[in-house]
Formats: sequence, C-alpha cells, structure tokens
Amino acid sequence: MSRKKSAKGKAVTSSPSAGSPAGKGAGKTARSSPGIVQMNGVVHPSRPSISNSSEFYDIAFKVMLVGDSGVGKTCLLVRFKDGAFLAGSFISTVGIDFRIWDTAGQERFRSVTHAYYRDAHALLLLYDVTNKSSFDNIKAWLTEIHEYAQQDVVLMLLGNKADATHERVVKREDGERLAKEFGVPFMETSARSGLNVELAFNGVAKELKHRSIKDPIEKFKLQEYVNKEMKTTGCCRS
Ligand SMILES: Nc1nc2c(ncn2[C@@H]2O[C@H](COP(=O)(O)OP(=O)(O)OP(=O)(O)O)[C@@H](O)[C@H]2O)c(=O)[nH]1
Ligand SMILES: [Mg+2]
Repeated sequence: MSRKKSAKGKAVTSSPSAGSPAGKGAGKTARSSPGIVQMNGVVHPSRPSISNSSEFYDIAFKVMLVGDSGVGKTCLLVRFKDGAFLAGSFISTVGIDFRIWDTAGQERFRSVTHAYYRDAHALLLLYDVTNKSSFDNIKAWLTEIHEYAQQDVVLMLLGNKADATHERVVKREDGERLAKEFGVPFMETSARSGLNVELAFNGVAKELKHRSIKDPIEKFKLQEYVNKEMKTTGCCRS
C-alpha cells in the first residue's frame, strides 16, 4: 500500500485476467468480459464521488473481485459504485484511495491473473448461490490465492445472488462452513437487491484502514464486524 499524495484518474480499463482456477469451465453463464476494470473509489470528505479525477489520497489500496464467470463481480461493483457514495462513510473521512479491480472469470484469461494478485491488498472472492460449480470452485480459487497473493491479503468470501430464492442451490450454511474451514470472513450478498454490498466493501476498507494505522488498542475483527452488521435474506434459506 502506498502512502502518498497523488492525483487520481477516472476508471481505467486494463488487460484481461482471471479464470476459474479449477479449470472446470466458466460457470453456467459463459459470457465475454472486458477483463480487468480498475475503478478509483472513495475518498474525500467533501467530495464523496467515485469519479472525480481531481482528488488526492493519503493511502492507496488495491481491492480485487475474483471468482468464476457469471457470479456477479461486475454487477456487485456497479451496485457499490452507484450506491456507496451517497452517504458519507468512514472511508470518505480518512482519504483512502480504494481502487477496485474487476476481473474476468473466464478461464481463458487465467494466465494473466497471477501478476495482478501479487500487489492486491484485498480480494473479494465470489460464488453464485444459484450455481453449484461456482461454489465448488472456491477451494481451487483459495488455493490459487494462497499461492499467488500476499500472505496477509484481506480476503472475504461472498455468496452472491442471495435474492434469487427459487434458483438457489447453495445454502448459506454451506458457505458459512466453507468459510470457517478456511478461516475466511463470509457473508451473502445481492448485487440485485443491494444486500450487504456496501458492508462487504466497507468491511474490507475498515480492515485495511485498521491495518494501515496499526492501532494497538482497537483490534479490528472483520468477521465480527460483518456478523454484527450483515443482513440475511431471512426467507431464503434452502
Ligand atoms: N439475481 C441476481 N442476478 C445477478 C446478481 N449479480 C449478477 N447477476 C446476474 O448474473 C449475470 C452475470 O453477472 P456479472 O456481474 O456480469 O458476472 P461476472 O462475475 O462479472 O462475470 P465475468 O465478467 O464473466 O467474470 C448477469 O446476468 C447479472 O444480471 C445478483 O445479485 N442477483
Ligand atoms: Mg464481469
């Protein structure tokens, strides 16, 4: 992470990346993707806009969205971008440049993924609760992350499309169990309804902020924080 004052640019499209590490195909929604899209986020108390190019930042974090094709990475980012900056949140008060990288889930982009992992400060790993193979591939994603990402990378597992009650094939408990097994914070999200979307990004940002200031008194616990704050779909356990 860098600590500098530097002008921020608008959203940038960079080279393609990512793919299902299990090589089991791209999930049930095989679609083309632009690759990686880097978006500048957050950031200034007086101007909480994601797209203002004239702002400066104190700390820069690189956050990446990864997971099989079709799990909803782009939709989650778009939902966050459109909603998270309406109300001022803690990140807008500390001057953080929260760069979010949206990756392509398709396997053909996989070979270039690893270079992007290395300098990521946080990874949001998504599966689709309506797509069992995207869930089954999470272990392979975690293996790849452990191999290529920094050891202390902030990681969160997200079961997306929690709104899709009728199509759901992965229970929330299954996600919880897997996350526990790997010691990764977890929650379900919905890019469609907005469920827990801000919480996912803000939780990660809080963790990054606490790490960066190395607060010796207040140890931030990401899973405890999301447990306290998260909403569940209630009706939608299957
Ligand atoms: N019901 C529901 N559908 C969603 C949700 N998020 C995404 N989708 C749908 O899932 C499909 C794939 O979403 P994307 O965001 O493009 O998926 P992606 O992970 O970016 O896919 P790649 O770019 O190929 O890696 C689209 O048809 C979305 O409308 C969600 O929260 N709920
Ligand atoms: Mg996408």
